[in-house]
Amino acid sequence: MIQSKITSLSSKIAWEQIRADTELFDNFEKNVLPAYLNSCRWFAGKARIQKSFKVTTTLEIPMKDSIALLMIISVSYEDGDVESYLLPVSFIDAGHTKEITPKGIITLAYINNKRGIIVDAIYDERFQQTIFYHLAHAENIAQEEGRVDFTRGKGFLGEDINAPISSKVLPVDSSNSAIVFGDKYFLKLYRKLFTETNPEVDMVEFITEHSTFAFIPAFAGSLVWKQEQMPDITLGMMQRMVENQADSWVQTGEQLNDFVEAFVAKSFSIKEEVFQQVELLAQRTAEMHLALYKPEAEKMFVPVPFDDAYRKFVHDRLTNLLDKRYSLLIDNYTKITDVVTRKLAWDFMEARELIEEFAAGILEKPIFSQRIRIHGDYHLGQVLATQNDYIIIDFEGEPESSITDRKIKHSPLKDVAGMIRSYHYAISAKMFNDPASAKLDSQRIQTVADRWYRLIQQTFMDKYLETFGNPHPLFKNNNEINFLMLIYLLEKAVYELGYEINYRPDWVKIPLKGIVNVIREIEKLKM
Ligand SMILES: Nc1ncnc2c1ncn2[C@@H]1O[C@H](COP(=O)(O)OP(=O)(O)O)[C@@H](O)[C@H]1O
Ligand SMILES: O=P(O)(O)O[C@H]1O[C@H](CO)[C@@H](O[C@H]2O[C@H](CO)[C@@H](O)[C@H](O)[C@H]2O)[C@H](O)[C@H]1O
Repeated sequence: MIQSKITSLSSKIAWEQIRADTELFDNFEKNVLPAYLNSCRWFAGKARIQKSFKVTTTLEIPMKDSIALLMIISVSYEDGDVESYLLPVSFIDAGHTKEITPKGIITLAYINNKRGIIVDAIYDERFQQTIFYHLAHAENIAQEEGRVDFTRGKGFLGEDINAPISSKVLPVDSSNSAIVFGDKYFLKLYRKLFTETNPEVDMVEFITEHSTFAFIPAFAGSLVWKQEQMPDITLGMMQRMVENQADSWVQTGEQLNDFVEAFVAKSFSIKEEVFQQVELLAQRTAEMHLALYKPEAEKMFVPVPFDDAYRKFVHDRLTNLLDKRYSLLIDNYTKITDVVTRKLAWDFMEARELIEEFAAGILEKPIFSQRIRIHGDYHLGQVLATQNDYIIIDFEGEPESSITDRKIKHSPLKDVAGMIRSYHYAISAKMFNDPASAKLDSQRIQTVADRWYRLIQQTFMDKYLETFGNPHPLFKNNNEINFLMLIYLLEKAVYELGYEINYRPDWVKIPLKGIVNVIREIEKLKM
């Protein structure tokens, strides 16, 4: 890993003209950026061999008495891959550095005889206010190349255009950064950038502007770097801020505490309220898909058939994923000490031929259901639980997929499978990791966990399909529904197996059990 050698920069040039100081930039790239980026939660390249960090673009954002620079940093890796990250920076002179959180400090600096710090500008209140002002006024800022375009969406209230508003960085560490304005607006600044419109903006804008579905935070604006003859680069998106208790993963976990307690006392009890909440989430999920199903929409959103290109895409993805996961599992097999997990791993390995034969079905089976744009990374953690309802967030798509792949249309059953897998995770994590159930017989725990999961799965599926009414062009018949659910459940669980081996080895059993559940279903189909 590249290490920082200095933590201070100096320049004889004023901050407003700092772009002219090539020596300072050189120093910044070599000696400051590597250490700083590696300290950031949102930088995804920490585990890779990094070759170089280059500031490829600096967009100027004038602020009160100063400027901020939106830097686009290109990170090159040993394997030849290159990624781009957004780092907004500003200079704060020594007298005003108190409010900046230590993790926002990039380096000390001595600029044009002024001592101070260069910071991640999201922590600089002047920057926060400037960005809000431009979003509120839907203004553009001309750049040497192109312009930064600020747009305002339906979710922006007219009364806020000139009103003063407080601003702060939301203290959640995730893949992007968020600034909240007056508890009314949530601005996500994307860190990893793509030379294409971020799918989240397409999705949130489409749902807000073309439907009455109210269970996503309404689109309130975006900031985009636009250049002639070049694809747009989305830098950020603003939505309405949602008051919420927790996400649904936390909510489900809390409900499961009661379930585990009852189980320990030798009773099987799921409260009626839990079924009602699962039904409500299923209904909101179906309504989200109905909002995305618009036969009259333009190309980006119009429903399309299961054509050969898509069938091949699904098949290639699944078989590539299987190849990678089988090798990963073999490499890590000896690290699995739990007997039950080992047995599940064996069941998966022995079923390779059966799985591949089943996966090939996607290439030739008659499928008349249609495909649409979907959420793409749907799980309990992507749903905020409000007082009595649910709000769906984070439409960026699956982090492992390319931006082009994230815009591919799928059967909405792929989202349904994501949520069903998530319920399986919730019960498994609770039953197998909870100290209360740890003392009990593991076979019994498995049986009870399976029963909970089947009941919840059935409740979700019934309510989801009922909301569409039968038949619907997205779901032609039960055969197609059952087949596609198995394909998507398999794909998701195989994907998760890699995620858990890499990040949470103690949880490997959960996706393995998910895979084996699908294998058992495939076996039944063959009987
Ligand atoms: N509109 C919103 N209102 C309130 N909180 C939100 C909103 N959108 C996201 N959040 C909070 O921010 C967290 C991160 O949001 P998410 O969209 O998942 O970002 P990331 O792309 O960084 O993963 C969520 O888990 C949630 O707690
Ligand atoms: O960070 P993301 O939300 O984009 O998704 C990644 O991390 C998730 C874990 O936080 C992981 O989700 C898996 O674990 C969840 C419980 O922690 C569970 O609800 C999901 O169903 C399960 O897939 C996700 O796979 C990964 O891409």
